[in-house]
Amino acid sequence: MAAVAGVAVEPGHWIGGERVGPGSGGTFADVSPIDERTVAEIARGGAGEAEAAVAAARRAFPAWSRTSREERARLLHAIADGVDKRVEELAQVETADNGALVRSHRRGVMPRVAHNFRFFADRLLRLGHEDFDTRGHTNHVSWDPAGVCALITPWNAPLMLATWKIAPALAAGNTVVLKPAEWTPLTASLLAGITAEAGLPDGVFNVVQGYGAEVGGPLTAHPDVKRISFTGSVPTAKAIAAAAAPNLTPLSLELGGKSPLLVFADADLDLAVDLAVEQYDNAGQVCLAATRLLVESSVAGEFTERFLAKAAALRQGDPRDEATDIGPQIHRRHLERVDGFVRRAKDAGARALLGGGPNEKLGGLYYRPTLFTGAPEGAEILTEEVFGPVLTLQTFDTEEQAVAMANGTRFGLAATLATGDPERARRVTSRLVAGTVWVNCFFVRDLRAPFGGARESGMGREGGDWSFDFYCDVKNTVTAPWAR
Ligand SMILES: NC(=O)C1=CN([C@@H]2O[C@H](COP(=O)(O)OP(=O)(O)OC[C@H]3O[C@@H](n4cnc5c(N)ncnc54)[C@H](O)[C@@H]3O)[C@@H](O)[C@H]2O)C=CC1
Ligand SMILES: O=C(O)/C=C/C=C(\O)C(=O)O
Repeated sequence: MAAVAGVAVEPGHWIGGERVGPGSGGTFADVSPIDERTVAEIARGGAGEAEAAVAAARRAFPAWSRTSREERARLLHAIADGVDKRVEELAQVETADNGALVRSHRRGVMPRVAHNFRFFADRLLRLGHEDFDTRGHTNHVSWDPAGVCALITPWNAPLMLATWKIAPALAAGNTVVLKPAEWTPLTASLLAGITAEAGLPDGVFNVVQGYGAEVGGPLTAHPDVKRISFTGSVPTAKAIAAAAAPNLTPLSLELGGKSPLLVFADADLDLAVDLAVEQYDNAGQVCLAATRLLVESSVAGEFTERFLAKAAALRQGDPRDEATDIGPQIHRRHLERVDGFVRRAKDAGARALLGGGPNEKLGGLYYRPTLFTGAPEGAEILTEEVFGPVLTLQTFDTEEQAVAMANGTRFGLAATLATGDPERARRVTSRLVAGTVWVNCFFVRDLRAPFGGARESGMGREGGDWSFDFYCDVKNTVTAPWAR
């Protein structure tokens, strides 16, 4: 047992309703981004643990899949209640583990975790189409549980992104093996305890800890896994797709982005600047972040001036401090990756109007919010996901040019538009390649809506009934008239 931020956390796996300690793989150090100190030694799983977790989930599947919708929904509500009771503990532990702001965890992220469970519990009870008739034959559509689901999640919003998958998978009557990111293993372990207290039967929810290739590899290659849902990077998605291919395991992939924020001259510039500065949230470690600021030339000067003034006022520091706006990067390896992008951008001729390096005053893993201008067309900084607090500024003169620039990467996760003209909004949004488009707003999320990415930003959609479509074997039963 480890104590993190004053909270007791089990550092092992959770398999078949039991805590399972390290096996032959030993442990790995879980390091806090706040001070780079080890907060826990975590069980380092491998093929044996993946096998054991899938077997436990497979054993639990028949009973769970036959449990009534009402009972499944009741248990998911009980889990949500357990999350609500522990918001402060979860917030503190998540902040210690991934360095995101405790104020965001308290007020936004952990309530969203509970909402993930409640939303899919309630949605389950309303799931269903009207039967339809074909020459007197009834077509009845049902969503049958698929089996064991392997869920693989990243470190930037660990519990929120994990429960966004766990909740619909369980609601649908499946059993789950979760593999959280190795940089942020702790809240998955706390969630395991919450599910047990809520009364979820043993083996319905399992957690295996460890490195991606070591435990995630065998998990995603396992023939008894019937669905894989993954959020993370494009290279890992390709490895998972290759592992899943021999079994033709259906995949849902939510991947990276290089999303644009288009600012037209007719926009409310204060709003546009607020939207732009918001892109530094979570120290830029947000897949949806609109990291490319595309601004109409006629307002670019004024926009830049106001942006720099507002961004300069952001307070960087300890994420446990309520006054902090920007915390650290997740890990030294990640900071070095971010810094590599920044150095290469400078070498390519881009000019940093803001930031441009680590925060030397704070040291550690703090990276200064950065804005580049003047990057040459096609430069890496304009096309590749940095996943840090690094934005670029480009200008355009026509709507046509703005759309071409917005769509000009291999990604298509999201796009944001600032304009005062509803007609322009309609024209432009219809041409943007993105899974989510926001007009004069950002990160407004409704769980009924589909979520995912176009191009290399993903495959498939989750959210609302799209989640049930993915996590279920959707079946149509056609019955001839009984009375002839
Ligand atoms: N579209 C979306 O909703 C989101 C996408 N992301 C993307 O995630 C990335 C950042 O997360 P990272 O943790 O660095 O991504 P990553 O791809 O390195 O790791 C994600 C997860 O995959 C696991 N993994 C690694 N190799 C594996 C393998 N061979 N088999 C099975 N599992 C394996 C890791 O252990 C981790 O749990 C960014 O590119 C970001 O854009 C992050 C959040 C949301
Ligand atoms: O709201 C969602 O379901 C997904 C959000 C993604 C992030 O929070 C992120 O990448 O940080």
